[in-house]
Amino acid sequence: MTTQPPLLEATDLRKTYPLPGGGSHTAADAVTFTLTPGGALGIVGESGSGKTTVARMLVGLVRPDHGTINVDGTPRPAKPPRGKAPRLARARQIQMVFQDPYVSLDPRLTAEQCLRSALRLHGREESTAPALLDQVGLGAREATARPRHLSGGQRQRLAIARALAVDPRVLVLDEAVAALDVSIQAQILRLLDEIRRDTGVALVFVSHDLAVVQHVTDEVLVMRRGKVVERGPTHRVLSEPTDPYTRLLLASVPGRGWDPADAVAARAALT
Ligand SMILES: Nc1ncnc2c1ncn2[C@@H]1O[C@H](COP(=O)(O)OP(=O)(O)OP(=O)(O)O)[C@@H](O)[C@H]1O
Repeated sequence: MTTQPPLLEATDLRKTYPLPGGGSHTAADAVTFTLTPGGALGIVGESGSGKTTVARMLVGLVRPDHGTINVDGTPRPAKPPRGKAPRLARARQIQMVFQDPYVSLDPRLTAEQCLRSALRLHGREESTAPALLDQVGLGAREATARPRHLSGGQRQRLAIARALAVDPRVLVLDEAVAALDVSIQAQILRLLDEIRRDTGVALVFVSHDLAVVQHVTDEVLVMRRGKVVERGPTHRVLSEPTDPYTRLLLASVPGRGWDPADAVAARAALT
């Protein structure tokens, strides 16, 4: 059996932020993982566990204090390279979709103009914009709408289409469905699954929501206080967690027979 070489390899990532009153806070420490081409990795943990910091290090919005990120075996430079062509080439490796696409979409551009501009910037055929809109389930009406006239789910579809316009190897989604109604979440999760199947793009899916991660990822990392406390195939980690913190996260998911007191007790038992 041959194993696929990793597409993305993050090794020993660490990020420490200075605190306003002096001192520092280590948001991520010794974070290591790999992602195969077309794979889907979940990064889960509660608020403040360091997930966003890891996602931002991957795309280059935060510079790691330590560690390396390789794409296709080549180190990704910590600083954005000089010159337009290398910068665009770096952007094409990894694209990010944020929780609130409203802030990252240009309010002046219609959905189609937004995609055309991304395609043009990356030297791709602008006439593929309608096909991209179609791929994310946006039609002719949405094509001519500006972000403020789109629903939250439609905006998130547009943000995904804009990221795909670049033809990235990896799509990093940071709480990408957290702000959406549950039924819209399901639509976006299904869309991501289809896109992954159709384009072969690999996903890093950052979420506090285990139920969401369960639907879109093959592997999962559980983070607590900046460190990875458990990792493995998603179905295994969610059905047979070995770390007490993972058990706590699972006990905290409301569902049939859920008792908030159990979640509170599980937290109290955790040091
Ligand atoms: N720019 C920053 N300066 C100082 N501290 C920061 C900064 N960004 C994040 N932190 C701190 O680092 C820790 C991890 O934050 P991070 O946003 O990575 O966690 P998270 O798991 O993504 O949480 P959330 O889901 O709430 O976004 C938190 O304690 C946070 O307060």
